[in-house]
Amino acid sequence: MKVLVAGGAGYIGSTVASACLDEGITPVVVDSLVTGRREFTDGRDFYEGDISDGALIDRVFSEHPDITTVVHCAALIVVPDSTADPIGYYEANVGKSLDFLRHLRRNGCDRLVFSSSASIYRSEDGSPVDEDAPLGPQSPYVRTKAHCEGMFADIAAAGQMRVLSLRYFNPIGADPKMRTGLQLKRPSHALGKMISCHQEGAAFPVTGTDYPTRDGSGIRDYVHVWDLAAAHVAAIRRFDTLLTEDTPATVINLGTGSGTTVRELCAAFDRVVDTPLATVDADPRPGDVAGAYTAGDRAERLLGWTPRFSLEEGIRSSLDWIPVRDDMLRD
Ligand SMILES: O=c1ccn([C@@H]2O[C@H](COP(=O)(O)OP(=O)(O)O[C@H]3O[C@H](CO)[C@H](O)[C@H](O)[C@H]3O)[C@@H](O)[C@H]2O)c(=O)[nH]1
Repeated sequence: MKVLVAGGAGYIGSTVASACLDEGITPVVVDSLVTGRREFTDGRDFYEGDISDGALIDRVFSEHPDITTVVHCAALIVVPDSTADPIGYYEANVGKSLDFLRHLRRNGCDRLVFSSSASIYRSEDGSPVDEDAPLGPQSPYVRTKAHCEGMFADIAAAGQMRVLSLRYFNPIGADPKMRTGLQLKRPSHALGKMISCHQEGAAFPVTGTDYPTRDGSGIRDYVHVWDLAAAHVAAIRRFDTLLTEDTPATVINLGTGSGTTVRELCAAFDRVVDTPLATVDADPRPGDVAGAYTAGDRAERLLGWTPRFSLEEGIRSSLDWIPVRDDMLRD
């Protein structure tokens, strides 16, 4: 079986491609390399270019007519950048996704697995959320994900595509074989900041200490990226059972079901490293929310998927990835 992984040189897409390879599914990668890394495509079928480039997508399908399914992870994902450049974000994430769907349809492909984000939930009070929880995207970036989900559902309802949107909670860790991982050198997300603060001997700022959570810090659902990748493999394998004429579009949360506050994440980090991480209380980030974690059993029911890795294993994996990343990616 062959799948097209759009954005397959990025963090999630490259890990999904690795998991596919390990499961006997051949990934064909399309990536513009705007944020993705060529190194993550080594030894894989790779086409450099844009998902909106019709001639490129036509070429991919003519050279790989046996592609059955598309995993669409191609997107810009930086929240503050999306606030500074909403036009660029809507163009890249929504406009180009629409073009991409047109190209897929022209090439007879109607199976789409879409990378969505659990940050589209309202998540104001730190409660668990299932797939029916109210949405309330807080930034242009997250709104692009919500718009894509809506757009794809409309197209699916017209019988022109079948779409499974996977709403990721907060991915951590790397491919256990260390082929790929987070490409950013200075990530701004919580675990990334913890690792850089720990390396530099600086205090980690706990941004927001007055949220309605058990200890006042923000709550999230940290899920190992290798578990996420396994969920994609299950989605690819079960696609035709899940997405039918009667149910042409659906959404599934991908999280562990365990909420972890920032202070709990710090404590887990300390269990993994030798010297404890210093922390300092800080103001909340602009537009930040208390957060959420997944509820319900839809992923298990529909995909037969449950996450296997613990929080500590995810932290350990992220730490192990740093020297590999520095060696593999020189900038
Ligand atoms: O230096 C930091 C960084 C973060 N946090 C806190 O850690 C929690 C998690 O923050 P992250 O930035 O790691 O995660 P978010 O869920 O806020 O957002 C990230 O994960 C989302 C996935 O759901 C989207 O991908 C989004 O683009 C990305 O920024 C929040 O309470 C935040 O306030 C700190 O205390 N200190």
